[in-house]
Amino acid sequence: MNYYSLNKEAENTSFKDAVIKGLAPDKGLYFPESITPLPKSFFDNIDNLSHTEIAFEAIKQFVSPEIPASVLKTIVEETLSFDFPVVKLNDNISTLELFHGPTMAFKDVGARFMARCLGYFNKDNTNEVTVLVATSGDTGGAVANGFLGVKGVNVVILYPSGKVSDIQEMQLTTLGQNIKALEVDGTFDDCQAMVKTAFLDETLTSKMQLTSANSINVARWLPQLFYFMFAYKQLHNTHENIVFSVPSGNFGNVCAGMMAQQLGLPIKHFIASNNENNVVTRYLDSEKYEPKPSVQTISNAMDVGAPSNFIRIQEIYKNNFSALKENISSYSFSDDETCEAMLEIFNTYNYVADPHGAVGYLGSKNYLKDNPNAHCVFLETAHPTKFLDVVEKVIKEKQPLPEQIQSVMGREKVAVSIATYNDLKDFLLS
Ligand SMILES: Cc1ncc(COP(=O)(O)O)c(C=O)c1O
Ligand SMILES: N[C@@H](CCOP(=O)(O)O)C(=O)O
Repeated sequence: MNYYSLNKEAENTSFKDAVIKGLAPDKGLYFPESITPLPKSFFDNIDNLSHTEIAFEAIKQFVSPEIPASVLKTIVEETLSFDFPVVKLNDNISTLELFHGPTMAFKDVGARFMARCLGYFNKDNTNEVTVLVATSGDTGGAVANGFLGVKGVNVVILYPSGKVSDIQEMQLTTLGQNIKALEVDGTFDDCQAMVKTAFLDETLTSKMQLTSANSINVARWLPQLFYFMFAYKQLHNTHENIVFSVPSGNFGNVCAGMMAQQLGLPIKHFIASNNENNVVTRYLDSEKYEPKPSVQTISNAMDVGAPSNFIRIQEIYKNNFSALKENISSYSFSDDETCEAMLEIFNTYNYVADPHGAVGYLGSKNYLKDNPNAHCVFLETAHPTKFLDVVEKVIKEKQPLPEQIQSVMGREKVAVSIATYNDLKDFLLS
């Protein structure tokens, strides 16, 4: 598959090149040249397919011919070595748990898939790559874990100081080896802007091959479309009108869901559920796209003021506002509402949701008011214990720590503090 830049000022390029570059030379995000829907028989037969088989069929057109089928099979098998259960809360609401991977965040799938693709492209160990990542909490840990020890790959993670949870910080600052953490005096948007600037800085790019492991990178972004298929497989025999409520920040996940829909997955509607960082909610209300500096919330991984992937969503809908509005609704919720939702989910369903999932639950409830025949699936994008302080304070109950979380507790944090783009540059050149 070839990819084009959404800024339309760079040459089209192969999957391999798009993965190695991350961002196109004109600073645009890459997008596949074509999307061929899967045959109806694929969806009719989905009950008989394993996760690996579903993922292989769904992703193969986007990565071939650079990744041969036999290699792709191994990559998806290794990537998806954990479960993706749907838990039903009531007749109209279920949750899709995306936190059973090594860092207990949905980012594990994309990070592991991309690490393996880069590992394959660098199998002869000829081209050292530096992976730059901006994180508002979860991407950093997932990338650190997914890329740990991958030969020829150095990872540099930028995170906003004081704006990620303690466990998230441990996950991204304690692994050592080829993983380095930079603690930025600023917001996630500052981190993301620094990373994008670095890609265009010839004084850096002439000396090192830089790429991104944010959802900017097609190998990080596209595998997220698997989740929607896994949920469909678990629900389609018992529920019609499946609607996904996606807690959204950088909008990679909901956009990946739209790619699954483009492949033919029968999804009725999407809900982009936001915290108070609500540029898309405001856009859908007003048709004016006005990014604002991000504000800090308890669903910190969604504290994004200028979502990278919104431009991909616009591309899917060919910039047609009415078509977009037909297919997606968006609502925004305060921290108080999020805490009330966490408590309601706990008291009513005896289920512990994390703050991001709780925002997704609220989105589902809002949508159901006008669409009582829908079945809403909100994505539980991270395990509640990653936000231990908030969760235990709200539900007033101690939570057992899963093994994945225990394994990083008490490790020594190693991070370099930076404040400006020049600090990042000096670090990369040192
Ligand atoms: C726990 C959690 N929920 C939701 C999101 C938002 O996802 P996206 O950036 O793909 O919109 C993120 C970060 O991306 C996250 O880490
Ligand atoms: N919420 C993310 C922000 C970056 O999103 P990405 O999907 O573009 O990597 C995080 O947790 O870091």
